[in-house]
Amino acid sequence: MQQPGRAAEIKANGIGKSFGSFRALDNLTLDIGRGEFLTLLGPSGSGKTTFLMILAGFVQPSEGRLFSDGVDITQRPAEQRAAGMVFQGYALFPHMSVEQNIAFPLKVRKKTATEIRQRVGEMVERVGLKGHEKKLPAQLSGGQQQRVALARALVFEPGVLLLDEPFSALDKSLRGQMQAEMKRLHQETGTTFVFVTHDQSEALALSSRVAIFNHGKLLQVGAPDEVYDRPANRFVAEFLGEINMLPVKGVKPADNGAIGLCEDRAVNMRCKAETVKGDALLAIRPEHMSIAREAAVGENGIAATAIASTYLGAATRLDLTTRQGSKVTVSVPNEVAAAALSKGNSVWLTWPAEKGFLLPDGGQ
Ligand SMILES: Nc1ncnc2c1ncn2[C@@H]1O[C@H](COP(=O)(O)OP(=O)(O)OP(=O)(O)O)[C@@H](O)[C@H]1O
Repeated sequence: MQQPGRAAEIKANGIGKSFGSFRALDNLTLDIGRGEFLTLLGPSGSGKTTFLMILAGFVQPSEGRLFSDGVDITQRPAEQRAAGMVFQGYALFPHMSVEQNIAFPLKVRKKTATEIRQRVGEMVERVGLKGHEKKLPAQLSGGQQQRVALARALVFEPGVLLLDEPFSALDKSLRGQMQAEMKRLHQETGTTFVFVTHDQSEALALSSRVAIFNHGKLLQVGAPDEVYDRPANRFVAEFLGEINMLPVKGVKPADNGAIGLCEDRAVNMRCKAETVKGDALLAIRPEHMSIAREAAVGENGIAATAIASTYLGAATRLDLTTRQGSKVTVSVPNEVAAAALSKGNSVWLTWPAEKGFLLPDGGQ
């Protein structure tokens, strides 16, 4: 997106995209920091690829402006943006060897033969393909082909690398390996990475920040622990992993958050100031709740009945129902689950105040 070797800083300002009467992206404003690893996360059809295509210059936005290092590039054609790209189905050249594929972007840029040889050699080593230089793509495994695609996208030192579900066709263990590889390449090159996925664990594991999309809208952007522990709304909370939702009444601001009544007991919770009012939902992840004999005065806790357990190996998933009929799931040590089910099934559920987060009731 700018001169080689320097990570780009991108600003999207009020970007919208309509296909006929269909709104694929709506009023998207997002800053992507220099050298950051930003993941665009959302369900199928939420607008992630459309935004990536707008960043690449393959799709023109219907509204809004796009800036790279402060320069308006909204109208700039794709070939002048020079973003590195690893897309689904953005295939290698089948008739070219590994080294010819990697050399291609440098040839297009009319680099000297000496420079090309040196840069291709470095890239081949960096992505672990030494010894495979003369092979054609058809002679490589799926993981090796993706390594060539990464090398080809990074060899000309683009300011930004755009990746659209590059590992979705790989099996689980190879996918894990490629994710680790991509993280290392990001650290080594210092380039800005914009990565699209609909896999929340992949997004949380890889990114410096995650941007969550639904129905063409950007719902929240933040560090992985921020979006996971303090989701802006119900959609984000549920999309990022299993979460318990309990109704709370009479919510009022309190020190460090809010206080309200959950199952007729006072509970403390974290919240955004604007969500403090009346009735709402308290969200708590299963791994943050514990089983106790009773809840101490001033401690967050509600009574519940254990109904069923599922052995997961390292832990047990316990399903419970509260007195007022909410369903709750917790992840607890195996022996705790067995004890909860054997003791007439009546237990207390407790959790630290900072792990309970208030959501506006209903969510999006
Ligand atoms: N060229 C087009 N013409 C019409 N509609 C389109 C076009 N491109 C995308 N869309 C629509 O825009 C919406 C967003 O698509 P997009 O590919 O950005 O979603 P996505 O979040 O990347 O989904 P996926 O994870 O399935 O790739 C979809 O409903 C899609 O059908």
